[in-house]
Amino acid sequence: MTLLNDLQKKILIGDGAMGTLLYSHGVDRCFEELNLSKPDEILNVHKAYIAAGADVIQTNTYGANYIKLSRYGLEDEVRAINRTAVQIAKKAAAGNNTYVLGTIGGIRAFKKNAYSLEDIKRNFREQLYLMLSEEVSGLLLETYYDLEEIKTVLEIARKETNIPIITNISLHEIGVLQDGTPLQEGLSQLEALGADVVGLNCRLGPYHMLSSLEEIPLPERAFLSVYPNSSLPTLEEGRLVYGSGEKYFAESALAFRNQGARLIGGCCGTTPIHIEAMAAALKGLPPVTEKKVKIRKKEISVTSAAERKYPPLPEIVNKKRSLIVELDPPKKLGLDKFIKGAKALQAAGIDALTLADNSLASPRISNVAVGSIVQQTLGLRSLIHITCRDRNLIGLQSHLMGLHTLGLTDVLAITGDPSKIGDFPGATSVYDLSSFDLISLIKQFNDGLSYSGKPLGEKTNFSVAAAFNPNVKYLDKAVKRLEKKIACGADYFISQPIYSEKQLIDVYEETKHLTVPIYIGIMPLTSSRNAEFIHNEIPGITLSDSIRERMARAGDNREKAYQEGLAISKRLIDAAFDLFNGIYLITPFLNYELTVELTNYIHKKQIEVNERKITHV
Ligand SMILES: Cc1cc2nc3c(=O)[nH]c(=O)nc-3n(C[C@H](O)[C@H](O)[C@H](O)COP(=O)(O)OP(=O)(O)OC[C@H]3O[C@@H](n4cnc5c(N)ncnc54)[C@H](O)[C@@H]3O)c2cc1C
Ligand code: MET
Ligand SMILES: [Zn+2]
Repeated sequence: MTLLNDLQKKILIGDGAMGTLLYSHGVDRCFEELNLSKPDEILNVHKAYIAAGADVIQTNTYGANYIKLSRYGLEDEVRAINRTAVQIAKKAAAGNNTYVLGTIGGIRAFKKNAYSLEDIKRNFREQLYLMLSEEVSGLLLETYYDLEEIKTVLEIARKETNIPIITNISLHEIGVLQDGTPLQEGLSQLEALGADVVGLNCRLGPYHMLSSLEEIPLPERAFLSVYPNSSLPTLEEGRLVYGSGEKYFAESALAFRNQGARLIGGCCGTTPIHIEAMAAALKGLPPVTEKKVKIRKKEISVTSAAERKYPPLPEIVNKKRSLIVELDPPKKLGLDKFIKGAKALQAAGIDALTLADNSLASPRISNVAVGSIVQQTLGLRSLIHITCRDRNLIGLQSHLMGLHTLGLTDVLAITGDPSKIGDFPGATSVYDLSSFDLISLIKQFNDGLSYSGKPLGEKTNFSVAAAFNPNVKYLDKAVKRLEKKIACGADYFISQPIYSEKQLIDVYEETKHLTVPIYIGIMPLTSSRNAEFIHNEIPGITLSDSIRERMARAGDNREKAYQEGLAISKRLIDAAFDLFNGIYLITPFLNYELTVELTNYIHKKQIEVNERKITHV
């Protein structure tokens, strides 16, 4: 008998969780290492599942790849752990008519960019060859959130072997994969690449899996599998705990059968008790060969985008001079000085006030709160910086929905300064998304879809700026990043401050081919110490000897230093004037008088200079 022949005729019962079962027994370390140090414990788990009625068990190798084992310093044990795992499972299966699947788990989860496909392929091949050399009865590719990842590894496996391959993906939510692909489409793609059994495992319990299966027809050729978690997990005294009882699982097993599932097991939180209940419920029942697909009412997606209060900045800067000014929310409570500055800049005639998101990784009053006040009470456009450092994928999406709700449609998507340099060096830097991902996410919101492709009910109308750091060793590499950001959907760029006329020209030359405009950064120096700090401690920024000397000559005379700082900025503005329409002034330390003066200077100059046609925008 072979696994596929059996599945032609009957429903097979899979096993349940390994990892969470061990965890519930108090194991709090690498589960796969136990194949070597406590083989009997693993053997007993397999035996318990077989005794409960599992026809198919899986090796304890879910995370037994180089990447995951290296988190425990076990990267040299990949071979031993996988080989031993198969041997243990086979020992348990011997004499029981039980199939042994070699499990290879997904790596990426939802962090698509965390591992390259090359890394994934290398990891997979190593585990695959070990499974094949130990002669498993089939392969179980499970807990793949990323469709690209599972398709990549499935292609490798299909070329290497004729043994049955089961591909189980983990849903993002009912009927939808993480990248927004509908379940049916995802499963069809896996079938087309040669999977023999396609289905679902982990992340969700029976309710969500059942609702998902109800909406899809039976696969054309492949069999359908389902390995639900026992429930959604909860935290109890710091430990993740899963609930739901065996009666619920028995009923769910019958419902899964009605949806056409032929290989039915359990994932996280399930135990031999759950498997026993499912096996008993399904005993003697043939698989169904036909089913009625439930048509879910499509959520109405809004086709038109939300109204914008202000025209997008790139539209303005493509046509004429445009000026935006950064004034950062204070690090202490109280907004009096800030509001005074915002009013003064508004009176001077800027196009937008930009508000940093905890710049230099130190807490400030929320830029959303402050930006909303500025925009709603003063009527001055606020441009909100958004870092990937402070919010996870949940927080970022909630943040974007909040910005949309407040009518704050101008945003700058950035990585964020590393928390190491701020007031709380030990604070976690989240980085669920890179700046590229964040740009793409915001553009996806503009299509009315969340990260997972779920309709948001409205389309947002964000205009997305991205950061440009020209103060790097190789400008061409920085420009390559800009091209990539444009490909992700960046509408324009805002640059770090530039301190030399030559650099302005270099930047112009290197970026003139870009299809989106740049606001070029200019930040007035405030003192000699400030100049020395920027020159010596900010990576990539070099001030010329003459600028440093000019600032040094001003000595401790604050007023004189301000005047020098202004004069230097004015020369830079002169140099930038013909090259870039967009100018981005950065207000140092809430000293808005400086940026107000520079704003006036720019407007005066603009009136004096006949508006020349600028070819590079
Ligand atoms: C206009 C502007 C506003 C900013 N506002 C804020 C703010 O509000 N809050 C805040 O915390 N930070 C802010 N920053 C700082 C910004 O988050 C950091 O400079 C960050 O490191 C770069 O952001 P990014 O989005 O351009 O990163 P990315 O382009 O995604 O780069 C991420 C990392 O890759 C590396 N990298 C990038 N380019 C190169 C290159 N050419 N060569 C080698 N390595 C490279 C760097 O290590 C960089 O940190 C701002 C920066 C700019 C330009
Ligand atoms: N089948 C594996 C286990 O039960 C992986 C579950 S999904 C994280 O440990
Ligand atoms: Zn699981």
